[in-house]
Amino acid sequence: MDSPALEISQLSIKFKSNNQKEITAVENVSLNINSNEFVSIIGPSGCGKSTLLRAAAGLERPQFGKIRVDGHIVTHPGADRGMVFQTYTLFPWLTTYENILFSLKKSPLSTPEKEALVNHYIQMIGLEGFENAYPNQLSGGMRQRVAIARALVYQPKILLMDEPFGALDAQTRMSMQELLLDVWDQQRLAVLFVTHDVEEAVILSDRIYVMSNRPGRIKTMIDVELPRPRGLIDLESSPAFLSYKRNLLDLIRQESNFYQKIPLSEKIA
Ligand SMILES: Nc1ncnc2c1ncn2[C@@H]1O[C@H](COP(=O)(O)OP(=O)(O)OP(=O)(O)O)[C@@H](O)[C@H]1O
Repeated sequence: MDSPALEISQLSIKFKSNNQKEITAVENVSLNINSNEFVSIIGPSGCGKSTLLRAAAGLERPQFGKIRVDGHIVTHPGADRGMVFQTYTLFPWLTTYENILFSLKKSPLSTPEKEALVNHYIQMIGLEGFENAYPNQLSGGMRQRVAIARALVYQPKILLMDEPFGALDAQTRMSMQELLLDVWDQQRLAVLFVTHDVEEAVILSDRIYVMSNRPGRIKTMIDVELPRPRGLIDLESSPAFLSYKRNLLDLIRQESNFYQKIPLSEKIA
């Protein structure tokens, strides 16, 4: 049988706080993502979502447990994983085209092959005409499109996304979700997506892992059995969508400090 694209087993990560107290950010987390799956992680603020994603990227070293990509143990960042963060991480002195091309710096491809790939991704993210624009000439949504193209251009096996649309307004966020669904439909690579936003998780995912309050453990896993392709406007008013949303909101509220005894779904009903 093929290995999962990403396999996280019994992962625990601890930090030392400023006053030298030990903080367990992630505790005994295990999850697998198959090569064409879209998986999200949600949970209360500070529960260790970003830490888990950074560990998958090879940016955090676990005290316990293993992370494997295609069966190989992760020890540092690598070209098999693309990363998109919430804050804009483009080089301000490079244009759209140059920012994307920069990702191929270490690639053995020829210059014409690299140029063809960059042009392909510029078209995929809908930024034709903005090839020569600098990041400060682009809107927030456009910058995140460039960040997505930059992560995809070296054709990673997994895309790791940490609240990539968290800083965008509602309208732009929705069009970015549609764009990401289109891109994912064309690429069908594994995606691990961290979000605070329950609706966003349901819209995008095949599966959602809900994390507990710190120390972050996997509280539960939910399969999202909504048909694809997903048209956002119809989807968001469908009874199945609303039922996933209520269930997830209840699960997260149980973990938050503001938990009240009456389940949220009863209040909405
Ligand atoms: N480098 C670090 N040093 C010390 N503590 C850290 C470090 N990185 C994260 N933490 C702590 O680990 C815990 C988990 O942080 P993390 O950023 O992973 O949570 P999160 O779920 O992504 O939060 P949010 O949803 O608010 O972004 C927090 O208590 C945080 O303060």
